[in-house]
Amino acid sequence: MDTYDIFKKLTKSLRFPKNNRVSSIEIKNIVPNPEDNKPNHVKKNIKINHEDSITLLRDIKQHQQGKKRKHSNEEDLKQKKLILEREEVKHYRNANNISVVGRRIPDPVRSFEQFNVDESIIENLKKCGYVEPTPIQKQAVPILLEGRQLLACAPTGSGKTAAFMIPIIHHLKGPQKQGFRVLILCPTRELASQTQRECVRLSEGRSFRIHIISKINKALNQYGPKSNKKYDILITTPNRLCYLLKQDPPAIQLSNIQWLIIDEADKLFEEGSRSFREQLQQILQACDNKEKKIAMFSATHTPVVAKWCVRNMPGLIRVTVGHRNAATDTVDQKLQFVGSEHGKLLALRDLIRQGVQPPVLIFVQSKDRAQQLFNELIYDGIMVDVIHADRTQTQVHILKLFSFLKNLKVPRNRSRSRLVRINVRIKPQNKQTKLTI
Ligand SMILES: Nc1ncnc2c1ncn2[C@@H]1O[C@H](COP(=O)(O)OP(=O)(O)OP(=O)(O)O)[C@@H](O)[C@H]1O
Repeated sequence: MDTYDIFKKLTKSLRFPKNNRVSSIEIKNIVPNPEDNKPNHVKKNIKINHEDSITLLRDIKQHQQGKKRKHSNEEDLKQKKLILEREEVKHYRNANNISVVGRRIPDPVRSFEQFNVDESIIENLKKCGYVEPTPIQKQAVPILLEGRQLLACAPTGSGKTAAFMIPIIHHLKGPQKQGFRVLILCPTRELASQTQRECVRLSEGRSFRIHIISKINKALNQYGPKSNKKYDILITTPNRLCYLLKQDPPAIQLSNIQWLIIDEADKLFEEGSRSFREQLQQILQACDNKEKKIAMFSATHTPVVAKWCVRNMPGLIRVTVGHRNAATDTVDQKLQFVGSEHGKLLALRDLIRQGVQPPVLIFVQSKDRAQQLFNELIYDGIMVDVIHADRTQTQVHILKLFSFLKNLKVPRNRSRSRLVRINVRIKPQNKQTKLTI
């Protein structure tokens, strides 16, 4: 059988159009193509370009596929890395009992160094004896450092003051002659003084002018229009500030406020006669800098505060540490049912008889109740003192002086135990407090 016969047999029943014959060269160059193994419905869409050699085409195709695969591998890797990082952050937040709500939330940090703030701030933190940030500081500080608005809820004693002080000190950098740039609102004078002390400690070496409105008459002249704006930070209660704002012309200028911090926000938003909501509105109007940022801190979560924040703070981030409205787990708690009103006093006497370790702090509902309990305990011969609004500031300052002397480790004498108790009343969060009732 010659070549012609073989060709004939192979092409039996096939027709070749006269003007479009496949050249022998093309047939020679055909190499097995993986596409040939595909089912017919896939093959249908494949167009062979007769002008190029098929071998060449496959080479090019393979090369392009390699490039694409390499690119998509890189993308995959990037994506996987991102997912892994997100998972790590989630895990870290869970481990620290931090929950967050909001968009593009900065990651929490692991150490003070990761705050990326000036070295002097870190040194001051270490001087205070702080070794690592508390959970609220880990999450709130990066948020405020990015200039985001924040509603933070963390248990009492969890370090909220430093959580807003660190970013503020970082943002302000140093003193300037612009008037107040930061306003910190606290519900009580005691809290304002406490915040001022923390602010002074953490900003050591920066010479900020940190003011607290103590005497209204002095304040009327001090911050008025004639003042030379040599102020940086104002820490106050809303009532005093509103009094100054109501003067004609206003006795204080707040138009340069860049940061408004509302500490113990839940207290300021309380319903009824103790509510500061109206004053807050007045203060907000006075802080008319469009660029100002607001940050709210509180120990309990209240819907009224959350609603206000959502309405008034664009781009808000919410951070909660621990379970909502739960106490810090660093405090042992015991709930005792005492039956009647009279049962409270009996239970307290019982507790004292069993032997309590001073200092002890007792909170009551009103100043009358405080005075009544004071009288009862004095009658029992217990060394006790009382602080309430009817006591003059002089009395309170004497108590503070005692507290200061005690911290100086004055020679021990008979009155020492009294000093210890006084100290506790002045600063409830003090670590020396052994029992709070
Ligand atoms: N990182 C830290 N490490 C150790 N102690 C800290 C740290 N940050 C703050 N503290 C200390 O913890 C105590 C409580 O802090 P702070 O008063 O700021 O708590 P708080 O959450 O504001 O409480 P409150 O809700 O009662 O105002 C203070 O004595 C403070 O000095």
